[in-house]
Amino acid sequence: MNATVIPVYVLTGFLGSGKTTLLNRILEEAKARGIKPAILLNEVGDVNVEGQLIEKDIPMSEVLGGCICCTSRGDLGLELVQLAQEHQPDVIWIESTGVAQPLEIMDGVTEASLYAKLELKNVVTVVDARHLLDRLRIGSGKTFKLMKEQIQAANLLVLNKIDLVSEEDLSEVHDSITDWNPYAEVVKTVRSELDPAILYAEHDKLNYCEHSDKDHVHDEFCGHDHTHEHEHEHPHVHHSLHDHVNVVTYYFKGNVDSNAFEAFLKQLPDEIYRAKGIVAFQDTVSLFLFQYAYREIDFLRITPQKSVNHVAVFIGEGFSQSELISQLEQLDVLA
Ligand SMILES: Nc1nc2c(ncn2[C@@H]2O[C@H](COP(=O)(O)OP(=O)(O)OP(=O)(O)O)[C@@H](O)[C@H]2O)c(=O)[nH]1
Repeated sequence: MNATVIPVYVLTGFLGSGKTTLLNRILEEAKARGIKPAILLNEVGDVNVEGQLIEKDIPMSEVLGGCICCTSRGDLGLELVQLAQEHQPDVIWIESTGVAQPLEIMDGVTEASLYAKLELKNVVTVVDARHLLDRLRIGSGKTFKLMKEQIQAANLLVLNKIDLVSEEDLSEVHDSITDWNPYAEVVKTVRSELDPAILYAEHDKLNYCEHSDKDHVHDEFCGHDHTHEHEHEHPHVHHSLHDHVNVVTYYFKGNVDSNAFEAFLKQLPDEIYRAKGIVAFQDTVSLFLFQYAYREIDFLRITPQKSVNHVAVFIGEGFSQSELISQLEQLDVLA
């Protein structure tokens, strides 16, 4: 049995804040240093869009179809123990869904450390500066509360997307996050670019309280409710509700027109704040990874090493799922 304790790092932050962008940098840097990482990815939808593009030689485990923090906490522990025992990595990174409550994930890690030699090191929360600024201006709501919780749970804060805010606004956001969490170090980034040493450095204590699933005592850092409902209605579309969040996963049957697809993304209602997927266009042979995060759209040409699903995931609150699906069906043309 491997006697070395495997350090575990948690990557959290609201939907679209830049976690995967950071994870890709972490993996590149680990490769350059000859370190063997393993990763555990969690998605609210029943498909892991970016997970399909991770290099084959990196041990990876997925917890899908829910948030590891509530539906599958047991799965998280099990997956962690398996990753540790089967691959004996030098380090494990967990990327949680953007709607995860990090304290529950931290619980899952500590639970797993009873069965494998694991140690939770840092909780890194990536913050979308512009999105948080907008939420600060509104000053309430469940998304705002969740963002605050994720910030409070971290001992390292990556204040990302600073290219999208003015200096004055950045300092407002910075003041708020340091006010909510005075213990965490803050790094300001564009596209999550930072010195990786900071990720592995020892930071201040984790704002962590041990609690049982149902009747834990809430304290300053632990003020979240656990009302989760789940729906399963449509045969090929998965809906789940994490607190206030709706997810629609749509599997394309054919190809779409690229211009029409871009126009479709541009007119998405404000209630949809995150979408991503892999799509085949009628007018090109390449596949594209598309990203829609807080009104910004990105397309990236991809050449996957293995066969991937052509799929789109939409995450938001209070939008019409049937309308969205019917728009997608109209775009989705059989070859
Ligand atoms: N302008 C700008 N865009 C960024 C920055 N960082 C990331 N992005 C873009 O934001 C989008 C979302 O980034 P991801 O890294 O996928 O975000 P995420 O937190 O993993 O998203 P979820 O997995 O849905 O929670 C992508 O299109 C990125 O290219 C940044 O600093 N500035």
